[in-house]
Amino acid sequence: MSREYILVINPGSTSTKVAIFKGYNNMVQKNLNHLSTELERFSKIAEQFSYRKKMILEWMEEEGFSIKELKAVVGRGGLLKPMPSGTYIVTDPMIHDLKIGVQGEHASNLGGIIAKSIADEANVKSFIVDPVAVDEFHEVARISGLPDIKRRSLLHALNIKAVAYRVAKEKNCHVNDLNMVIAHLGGGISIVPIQKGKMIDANNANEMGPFSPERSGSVPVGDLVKMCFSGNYTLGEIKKKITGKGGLVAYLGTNDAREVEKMIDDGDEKAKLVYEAMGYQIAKEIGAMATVLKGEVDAIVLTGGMAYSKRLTEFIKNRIGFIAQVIIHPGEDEMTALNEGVHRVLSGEEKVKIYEQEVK
Ligand SMILES: Nc1ncnc2c1ncn2[C@@H]1O[C@H](COP(=O)(O)OP(=O)(O)OP(=O)(O)O)[C@@H](O)[C@H]1O
Ligand SMILES: CCCC(=O)O
Repeated sequence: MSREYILVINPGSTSTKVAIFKGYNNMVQKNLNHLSTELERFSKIAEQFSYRKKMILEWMEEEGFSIKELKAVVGRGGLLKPMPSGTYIVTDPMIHDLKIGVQGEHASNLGGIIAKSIADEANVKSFIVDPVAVDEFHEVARISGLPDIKRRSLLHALNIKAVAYRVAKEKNCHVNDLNMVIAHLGGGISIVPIQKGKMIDANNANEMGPFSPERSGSVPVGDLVKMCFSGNYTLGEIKKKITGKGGLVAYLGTNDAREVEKMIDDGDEKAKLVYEAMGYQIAKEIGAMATVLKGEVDAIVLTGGMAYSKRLTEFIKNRIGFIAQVIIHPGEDEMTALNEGVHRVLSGEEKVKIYEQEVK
């Protein structure tokens, strides 16, 4: 049996996306959905390992693929220690940090754990590519204003890096030859200045920057502190207000930008104001990140699900078009990005990284 397939595993909070690639061709892909009642049984993300792995193996069998045909397995990497961008081979120290959630709990922590387990059975290598913990910050970007609180690099690194590579290809140059601001406009929003291939700052989609479909972004800090000490909320409830139930959800009761646009079309003035406020905050953050690059910006790229919206992208373009060319790369294709990351190291285009050698 020849080994020609790459299994790609991308665990999210409510589903595990799986795909099998042959070369650059996506042969088959599926969202394995997890009912909240199923996931409630587990108190920690790492405990979902056997449950999700079993579903993946059953799916492979249904699709007629054997693990003996795998050439490699790649998973989305999680909240590891701050690390340089790249494709990493999954090692035991990495598995340890994914299991304990060294920077926190995130469904993507399971990506490397499941990838290694299946790869070990198949006797092949496993990888992760550009996890959310990729950290290429300039030192100056780490300073927050309070010595005991650091600005941290947590961002949609996988899609942003993949888009940066694609734009460079389209422009017929190397990613290291370009300065860009890339705005990932998804359920969360990451706005990132890229200087010669490095993501040197970011808003941290969970804590700062523009509000998004379901996250609050930066809010007036004094009022937030008062809310925390009001006695009306638990820590969990406050966290949920910031990520999950903030942004469009808090104002309009939906995290679906398409629904909001429908509300606007039906004449809802509040929906219009809130949606424009989101566009306004996105544009303002892009402007701020352009200053990080001292205005030397070759392109501004809008990506993620909301980049499909002509209304939103036009609104943003009107405010930032004076800075640089605006390119739209709607949606995200993390499965392709994971597969491409493996190909870059298998072909020798890029050197594979080893986690324990790269992190402090
Ligand atoms: N055609 C469209 N027009 C407007 N908004 C859209 C369109 N398609 C998707 N969206 C919006 O994009 C958002 C989701 O984006 P995306 O799928 O990139 O997010 P996600 O993968 O759930 O989260 P994240 O990007 O934070 O990982 C939703 O608000 C969705 O309504
Ligand atoms: C922390 C940003 C990445 C994500 O929301 O998945």
